[in-house]
Amino acid sequence: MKNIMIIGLGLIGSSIALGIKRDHPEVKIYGVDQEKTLDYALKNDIIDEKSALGAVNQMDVVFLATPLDSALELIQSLSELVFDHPILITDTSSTKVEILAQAKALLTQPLVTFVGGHPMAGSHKSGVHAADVNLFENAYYVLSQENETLKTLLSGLHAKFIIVDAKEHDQVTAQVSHFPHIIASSLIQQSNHYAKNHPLVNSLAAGGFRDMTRIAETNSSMWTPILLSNPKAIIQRIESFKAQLDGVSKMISQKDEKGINNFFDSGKKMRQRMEILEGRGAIPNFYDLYLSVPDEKGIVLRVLALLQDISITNIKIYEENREDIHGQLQISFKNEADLQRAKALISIATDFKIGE
Ligand SMILES: NC(=O)C1=CN([C@@H]2O[C@H](COP(=O)(O)OP(=O)(O)OC[C@H]3O[C@@H](n4cnc5c(N)ncnc54)[C@H](O)[C@@H]3O)[C@@H](O)[C@H]2O)C=CC1
Ligand SMILES: O=C(O)C(=O)Cc1ccc(O)cc1
Repeated sequence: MKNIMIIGLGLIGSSIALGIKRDHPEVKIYGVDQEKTLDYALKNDIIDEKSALGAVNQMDVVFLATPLDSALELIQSLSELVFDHPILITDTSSTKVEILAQAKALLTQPLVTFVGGHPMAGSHKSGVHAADVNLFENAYYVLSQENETLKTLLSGLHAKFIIVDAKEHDQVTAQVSHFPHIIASSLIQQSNHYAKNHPLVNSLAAGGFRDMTRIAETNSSMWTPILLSNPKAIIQRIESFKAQLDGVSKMISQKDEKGINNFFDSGKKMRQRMEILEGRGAIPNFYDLYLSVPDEKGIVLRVLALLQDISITNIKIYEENREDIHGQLQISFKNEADLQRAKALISIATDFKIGE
């Protein structure tokens, strides 16, 4: 397992590269992407060498970390090469049925093993500049079959490997990943159209709106192939959601106060139950601390100094100071225990209001 090629050094490919290097500095990582991406990756020690598809026969493991449509084409190209030693090929695509079918149909040489992969963490950011060695920490990493070589190679990602059947994977991710991206983009577009006659929309949109629409900032080159690759399951989720919205609409028009109360109470209970689940899956930032801090110089550093012994996974600073936003600082932790320790430290040392 000496030579690893990563094709596609965007958010996922470059974060995987950093994760591999963390535990396996001995392996050599070759990158394939556009020249300027490779320059950046080389300069920032994300890869060890620039490479090209033609060098694939010298590799032990190859990652396809491009958008799904390119990954499908790459499998076609790889199938045309003749391999003279065992090679493991894996991908990171957000759907699994189509790519596994493509690999099964085309990667038929006995020396080639294909294992489907999908790290269930990411962000709306893209590209090599967003590389993050901690991106996959504690997240599930779906594999289509057991493969110790891959798990060992990826140990530095600190992810949790899970074997999932491709069809089941695509149905579940339609619900919790693909469909939410459609909702986020729809919500932004609906509001944008509305703002034409109601310009206040842009000023009054608050924290809830921001939370709901963060993932609308994502990339069409990534999401278009995902939706086209998983049509049945996604359309089913859309239809079921329409029925849910119709139900709410009906309760409102019938002034069904009890029904509306139940609707929100059940949603709240379900969300809270999800938060205490051990595995956090693709839902990031569950262990969040929301802090209202005064608008003073050095305030962020002061908070960070208080939390210096606790591992922080993400920090967001909101500049707006409105009552309906949780607070100006959002700090994310890896687990509930760290979050509670942080809350205790902050309340002892400051009078900053801790949000719910
Ligand atoms: N962004 C996310 O949160 C997650 C994405 N994924 C999946 O991982 C894959 C990669 O996603 P990201 O890293 O976010 O995308 P990205 O847009 O950040 O990076 C994709 C990279 O692939 C390169 N590329 C495209 N076609 C190529 C080709 N034929 N040869 C070489 N390089 C090529 C692009 O230049 C770009 O640098 C996608 O299939 C996506 O569905 C999986 C989990 C999370
Ligand atoms: O930004 C987010 O919260 C995500 O939902 C990240 C994500 C995007 C695509 C995937 O296939 C898996 C995870």
